[in-house]
Amino acid sequence: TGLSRPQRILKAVQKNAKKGDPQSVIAAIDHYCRHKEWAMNVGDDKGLILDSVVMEVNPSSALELGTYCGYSTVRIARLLPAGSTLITVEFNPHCAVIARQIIAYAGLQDKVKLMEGPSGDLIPKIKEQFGITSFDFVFLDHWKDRYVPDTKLLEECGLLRKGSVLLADNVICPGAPEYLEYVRNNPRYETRYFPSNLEYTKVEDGLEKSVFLG
Ligand SMILES: O=C(NCCCCCn1ccc2cnccc21)c1cc(-c2ccc(F)cc2)cc(O)c1O
Ligand SMILES: [Mg+2]
Repeated sequence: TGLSRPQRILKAVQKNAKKGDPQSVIAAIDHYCRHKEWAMNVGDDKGLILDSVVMEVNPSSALELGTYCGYSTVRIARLLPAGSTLITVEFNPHCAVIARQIIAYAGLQDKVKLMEGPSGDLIPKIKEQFGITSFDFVFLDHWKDRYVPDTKLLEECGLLRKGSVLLADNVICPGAPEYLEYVRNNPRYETRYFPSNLEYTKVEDGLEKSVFLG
């Protein structure tokens, strides 16, 4: 029965953005999702906070849990220094198909590796598969009840080092209360909340930035 929402987002990118121009891809998605139909991209308001944290960390190795259509993948990858890698994990094969096309349209395919499957299964395979020792930066934007188990899994797999920065989307809406509890009451994390709003709305949301202390 017609195109899916991710397919409509891809069409908007192909129609309104310039190939190889990540900023125009971001703008095309934001315009479509603000004026035509809402979608669960991190969006332009929280996106500015994401950008500033990525620029501050300047990661050589980055992980994103929850690709969706690749909007935040493009936001992060466009800021990465040459030679660095962003691994992004997507559970839904249809979203992965769309995200690969949007990432390629932005010209960022050489910086991004998209893994399909559940984070709990894939995280333990990252070291051997990509030869990554640890992540400088992790963006959590997948199932909100997976933020805590996957953070623990990253610790257990030795994928976090002293100074690794975790940035979690949606800690207010839809909410990740167990995650806030975990990082705010854990001596191994230095954590701070960045207030903002739910993408393309006036509803309160925000990002929690947590530095792993080792
Ligand atoms: O649910 C959200 N995201 C997660 C989508 C599904 C992830 C599935 N998935 C991907 C990788 C992966 C790896 N392992 C396991 C599962 C995995 C989300 C929702 C809202 C939202 C929705 C309605 C509303 F009224 C208000 C807010 C806003 C956001 O910004 C969001 O991010
Ligand atoms: Mg989100």
